[in-house]
Amino acid sequence: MKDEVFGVVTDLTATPPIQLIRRHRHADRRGWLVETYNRDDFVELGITTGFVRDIHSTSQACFTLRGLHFQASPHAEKKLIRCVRGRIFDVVVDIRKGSPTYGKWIGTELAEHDGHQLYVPEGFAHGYLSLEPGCEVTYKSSGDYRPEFEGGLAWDDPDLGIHWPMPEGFRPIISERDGMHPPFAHFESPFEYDGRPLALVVR
Ligand SMILES: Cc1cn([C@H]2C[C@H](O)[C@@H](COP(=O)(O)OP(=O)(O)O[C@H]3O[C@@H](C)C(=O)[C@@H](O)[C@H]3O)O2)c(=O)[nH]c1=O
Repeated sequence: MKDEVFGVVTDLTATPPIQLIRRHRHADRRGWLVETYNRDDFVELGITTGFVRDIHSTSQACFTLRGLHFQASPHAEKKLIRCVRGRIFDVVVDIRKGSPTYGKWIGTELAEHDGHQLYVPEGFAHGYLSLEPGCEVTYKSSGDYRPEFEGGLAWDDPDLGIHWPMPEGFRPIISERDGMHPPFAHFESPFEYDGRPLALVVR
């Protein structure tokens, strides 16, 4: 492994948990076709997840923010996220207790024009910000929707210090629930560190 504990790594000998997956688009004069998910290809990347749901959501206004969310065990979810219209800034926060990068975050843009997908396993809070009006996001989830197991963190917590790409002082559009999450200082995570570094592998 490389020395840095988080960032983008290209050494794939020890697969970090978070992966940016770029699938080949087969282009011809009609347009293009891509297999957004292929079980055998994903198993080769170490992703053996059996997904059970597909979710599709739209955010009307630019700078609409959803998050930061997770479901606790035994209903923790693995997610495979893709922006199918517009562009989003997608963020994961390490909430594995005992992790050397506990509370650190990784953010990456996902866009319609490139179709990149982000694989986010358990142990991370997740959120995203729309960067254009009318963004649409679709994601696969490995677990049932169990709102009673849902938890969240304040998207704007200074202890997390997430650099959301918005104009200075701009207040994003958020849900009522997302305005009520606890601050990081009062947060008791249900997840434990599994030894894998916080890093983004680009595939
Ligand atoms: C998340 C979710 C919501 N719902 C319903 C509940 C509610 O009436 C409506 C909107 O729910 P929410 O406000 O929780 O939706 P939203 O804020 O978009 O929640 C999502 O945020 C992103 C960042 C994630 O990571 C997702 O896992 C999920 O938590 O949709 C489902 O039926 N299934 C689901 O999986």
